[in-house]
Amino acid sequence: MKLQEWLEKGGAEGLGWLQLENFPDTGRGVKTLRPLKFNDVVLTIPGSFLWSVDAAFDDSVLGPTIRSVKPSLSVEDILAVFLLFIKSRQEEYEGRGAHIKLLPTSYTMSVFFSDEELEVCSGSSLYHLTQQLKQQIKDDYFHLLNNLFSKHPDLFPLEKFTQNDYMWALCSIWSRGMDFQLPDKQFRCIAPFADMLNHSPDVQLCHIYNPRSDSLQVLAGKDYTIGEQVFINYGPVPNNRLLRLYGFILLNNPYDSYDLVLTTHHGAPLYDQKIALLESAGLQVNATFSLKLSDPLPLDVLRYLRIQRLLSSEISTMNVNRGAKNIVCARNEAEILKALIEAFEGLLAKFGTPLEDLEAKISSNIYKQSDNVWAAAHVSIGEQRILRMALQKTRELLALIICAQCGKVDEDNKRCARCRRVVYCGRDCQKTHYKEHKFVCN
Ligand SMILES: C[S@@+](CC[C@H](N)C(=O)[O-])C[C@H]1O[C@@H](n2cnc3c(N)ncnc32)[C@H](O)[C@@H]1O
Repeated sequence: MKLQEWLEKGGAEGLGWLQLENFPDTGRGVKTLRPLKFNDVVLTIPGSFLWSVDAAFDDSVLGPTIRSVKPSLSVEDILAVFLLFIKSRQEEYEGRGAHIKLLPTSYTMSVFFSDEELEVCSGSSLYHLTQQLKQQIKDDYFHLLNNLFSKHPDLFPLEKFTQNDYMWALCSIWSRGMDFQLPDKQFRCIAPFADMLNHSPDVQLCHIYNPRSDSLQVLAGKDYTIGEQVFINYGPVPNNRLLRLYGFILLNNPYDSYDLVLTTHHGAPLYDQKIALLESAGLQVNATFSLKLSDPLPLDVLRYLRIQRLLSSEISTMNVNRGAKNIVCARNEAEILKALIEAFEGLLAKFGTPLEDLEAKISSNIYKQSDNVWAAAHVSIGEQRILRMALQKTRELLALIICAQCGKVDEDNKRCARCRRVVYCGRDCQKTHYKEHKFVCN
């Protein structure tokens, strides 16, 4: 049975106007055979077709076994086992089997990169997270092997449940899974045929799950003409995440970002008071901040550090300083900006291949388009650009706090009246510095 036939028989709508096709830039995707207006319903897939935890539990053969595993399996592992289980018995599950037959047989996520390919982006979050992920996959597979597969060889013949099979299933879930926040739970599923839709950041978010009708719907995220590829928007996914979880990158990805992790050590002075202040400012003690091209130095990073670096005499001022949205004092501000500069310089120094080298290799086609190294290079370029912008912005802010000539930090430092981009502690410093400053002062 063909996938479309199975879905239509069970009440799926919209398939008659949609067709699978190979597109040069994105690979296989879905084209429309009719014009679509923004927000038209393109596709409806009834809930009974979805790959979900409930569907796995409802399977009369698989369900009782995976439900009885203690401690319970993660959502990802249940879905992975479900996919592999149906893959191992395709003849018995005609419909789901037809879907499995259409899934890619191999993937290009960064966990499949060789060490040499990955080395191109060393220093990036992708490099670090990919190494972690490889280890995590190994650990999770052995956990499944010991707690499930080896205990039920009749259900899980080991030759069809290898670590490579498990990786294939995980990559299918990462790249095809859809996540929805329902009133009572987080819901993750793979929707047959809707999972053939490729990603474009240029269309509106347009896939929804309706718990009342228990169906997944895809709406048109923009107007389409006949024959055009229909896209959905996977969300604001930066290239480092795209390559890790979907196996591709977007050129000039508008969602590119760098995740800056800030944390405060238990032994830090005034720890309890600072934690309370962070919480009342809506910030977590172990916080991840997304540095973006559009906002390379978010105010929340400064707010976090302002609170972290407070002296005991300054703590009370925090109650009037709207959760550290404003400068606490020149000392505090200079300290946090200097710390940030050091951190950004340190992060940039960790990149094995500097931005300019990567750009040169891409423009001279040393890295061939769409190769793994080419994709890894783009991720590294994206992250280095953002970090450099963050560094530049931090230096600009520091220049408004410390005297450009002598480095004195003082509340009374005055800005250069002409460019207003540097400050001086007095006339003498301003005069001395003018020899250098005149070239940049506008
Ligand atoms: C949900 S599936 C979409 C269907 C998939 N192309 C297929 O043939 O099965 C997601 C995968 O499609 C590919 N993909 C999606 N959007 C893409 C894009 N804009 N450019 C390149 N590949 C894309 C990636 O391989 C991604 O992991």
